[in-house]
Amino acid sequence: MKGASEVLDPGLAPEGHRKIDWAARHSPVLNRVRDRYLKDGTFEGLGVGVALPIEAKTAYLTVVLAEAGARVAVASPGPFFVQDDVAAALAERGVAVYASSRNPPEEADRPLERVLDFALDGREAVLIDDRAGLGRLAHTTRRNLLPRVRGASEETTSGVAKFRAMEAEGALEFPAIAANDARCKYLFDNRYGTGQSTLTALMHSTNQMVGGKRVVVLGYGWCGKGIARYAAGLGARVFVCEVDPVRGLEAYADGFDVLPALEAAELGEVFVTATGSRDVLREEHFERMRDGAILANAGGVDVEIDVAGLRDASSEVREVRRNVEEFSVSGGRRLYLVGRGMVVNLTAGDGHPVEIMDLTFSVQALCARRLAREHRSMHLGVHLLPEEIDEEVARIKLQTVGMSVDSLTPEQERFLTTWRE
Ligand SMILES: NC(=O)c1ccc[n+]([C@@H]2O[C@H](COP(=O)([O-])OP(=O)(O)OC[C@H]3O[C@@H](n4cnc5c(N)ncnc54)[C@H](O)[C@@H]3O)[C@@H](O)[C@H]2O)c1
Ligand SMILES: N[C@@H](CCSC[C@H]1O[C@@H](n2cnc3c(=O)[nH]cnc32)[C@H](O)[C@@H]1O)C(=O)O
Repeated sequence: MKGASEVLDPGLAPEGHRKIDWAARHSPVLNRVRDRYLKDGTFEGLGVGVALPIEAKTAYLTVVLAEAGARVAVASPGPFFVQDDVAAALAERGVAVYASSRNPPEEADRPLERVLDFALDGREAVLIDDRAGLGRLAHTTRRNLLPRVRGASEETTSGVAKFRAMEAEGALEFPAIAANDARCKYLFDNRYGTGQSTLTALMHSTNQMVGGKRVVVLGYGWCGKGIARYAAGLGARVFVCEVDPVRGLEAYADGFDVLPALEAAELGEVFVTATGSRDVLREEHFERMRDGAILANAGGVDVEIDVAGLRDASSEVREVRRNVEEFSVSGGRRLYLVGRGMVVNLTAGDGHPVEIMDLTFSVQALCARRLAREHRSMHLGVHLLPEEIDEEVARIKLQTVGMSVDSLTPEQERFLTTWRE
């Protein structure tokens, strides 16, 4: 939607179109979901407000929703997650885009407010959210639009936690679906998507080898498991830091050494945080790190590594390669931060593989459809995607790769659900 959009340079559109076409070509699940479920008029004239990193797979999701009849507006949760060529192309494909990589980071709410203004302009809308950014603004600076929000579907682990916090306070005024908590999301996106794309971003940004390196993974949730697995697969010696003893035990059973972060700080050569928490790597860790240590964050918040503290502790900071900053710290040591301490696979990479986002965005499209159709019967809280919808996405994906699963026989069903036998 050219007139409504605000992008950096419309002239970049041709390259953006090529990227979106590639994503479309490799999104068989979303294409089947579109053909099977999205053409039933649910989205006709409905607003859809989207906050997601602006790259080709996101773009394709919004195009599919626009083609289903929705009035779609999209912005990025921040300027570091914007590919300007994709934003320019998207604006030519019937979507209102408020995204530029040059937008001031401290004004990140403004484009999100524009999304709400556009999507809810005289109509009802559903939201597809990232870290509850649109949800927060709909409850604060855009409260006037709140009654027209049918609900929000949340993409990230961190955002689901925020919607749950709103629910616990009794502050949530529309139903939310934890899209992140669908099995077809976190089992693949958080684990394999983050695993592959984090390692890709590190290798591409540093041009260094992974094999033989001592890689410390902080947080052994779904993302941490994926990162550890991909690093180990490339030959790294993997160490895990956790605060949950069960998750720590899982890492041990998976074959990794588990130890406190202060000890790991002394031996690691590469550190990757994936906790969703703050200050996981901070001054006391930086002080112990070896010269040349590489630091990156794959978690969904940008304070997992205390970058401000690292900056304060440094006599000099300079960019030594694209997306790699060198911090000169005490003892003549140099620490290297990849991707500014933000989600490294997006700030220093192309995000998750297209097949992964095909699954995630199929889940998102079906969450949005459910909110659009069922919002009146849903309580003002956080909901899970019904199991049968999750299973349908998996079934479609298996079909696209020529595979399938069995069904229980009636005897097996009975055996599993009765206790007298
Ligand atoms: N990079 C990506 O593309 C991507 C993809 C999905 C999710 N995420 C984000 O990554 C983060 C993690 O997501 P997840 O799904 O793995 O969550 P999760 O809840 O499954 O795992 C987080 C783990 O971190 C551990 N942890 C918390 N604080 C810690 C600390 N101080 N030290 C060590 N471990 C600690 C927790 O015990 C838990 O096991 C979230 O912020 C999420 O939004 C990023
Ligand atoms: N935008 C957040 C960080 C989001 S973290 C992670 C989320 O990004 C999503 N993600 C990862 N790769 C891609 C991609 O290529 N396109 C769109 N979303 C992605 C992924 O599903 C995950 O839940 C911030 O403000 O810091």
